[in-house]
Amino acid sequence: MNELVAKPEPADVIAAGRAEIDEIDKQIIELVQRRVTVSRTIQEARLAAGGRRVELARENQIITRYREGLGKPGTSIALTLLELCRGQR
Ligand SMILES: O=C(O)C(=O)C[C@]1(C(=O)O)C=C[C@@H](O)C=C1
Repeated sequence: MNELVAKPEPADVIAAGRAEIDEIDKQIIELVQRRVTVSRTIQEARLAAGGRRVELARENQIITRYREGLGKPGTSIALTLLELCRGQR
């Protein structure tokens, strides 16, 4: 029975996978842009209230979340996201 089922061509598998990755990357970029906007709103509110732009305890929670979710490279992703959201320390 299985020999009656056509095996997809590798080129088709690659093209379909790449189309899906392109869509995923588009969504990730949109989510990162949304995160930057929300983060800056929080920072501006804190600055306006006399606080500081950076809150290290909160950043550590976020770094831990990414490391637990994605393993060691998650730390780099979290640091890159935080850099995008609040500029370099
Ligand atoms: O959660 C906050 O208080 C924020 O300001 C947001 C955010 C973030 O982008 O996650 C940005 C800067 C702070 O140092 C901590 C976290």
